Amino acid sequence: MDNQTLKNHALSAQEKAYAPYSRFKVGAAILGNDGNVYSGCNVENVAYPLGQCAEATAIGSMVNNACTKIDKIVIVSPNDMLCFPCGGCRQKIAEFADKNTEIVMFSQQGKEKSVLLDELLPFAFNMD
Ligand SMILES: O=c1ccn([C@H]2C[C@H](O)[C@@H](CO)O2)c(=O)[nH]1
Ligand SMILES: [Zn+2]
Repeated sequence: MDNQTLKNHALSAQEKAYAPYSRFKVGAAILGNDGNVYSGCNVENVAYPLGQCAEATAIGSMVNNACTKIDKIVIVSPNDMLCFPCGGCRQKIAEFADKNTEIVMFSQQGKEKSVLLDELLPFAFNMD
């Protein structure tokens, strides 16, 4: 599946973002290894640390549909900057991906950058 198609799924999710505190709406879309797309938005909370990133929402949707492998993940920012996954999300992505899994960021103005998980999270923690 091409990046543009995944971006469109991420944009649809972004519209649903619940971000009244930061006003920073993010959308994510995962291509699962079952061929399906799982999207998610950030979900904030008045108790700020309880907010959930868009990537985490998309991962939850994927796992809730019995898919546990990310083939690719796309993240759309709300502005002209690329939105790189936070540290916690890098570890959450690593749980369901491998070193060569592609992570693609888009800005609203169409800026695009693709990196590998190993570039975002080298020396990732794991127990094997
Ligand atoms: O990759 C990211 C970075 C930030 N956020 C959210 C968390 C918070 O709701 C808002 C501002 O940090 O953006 C995401 O969803 N994904
Ligand atoms: Zn995050």
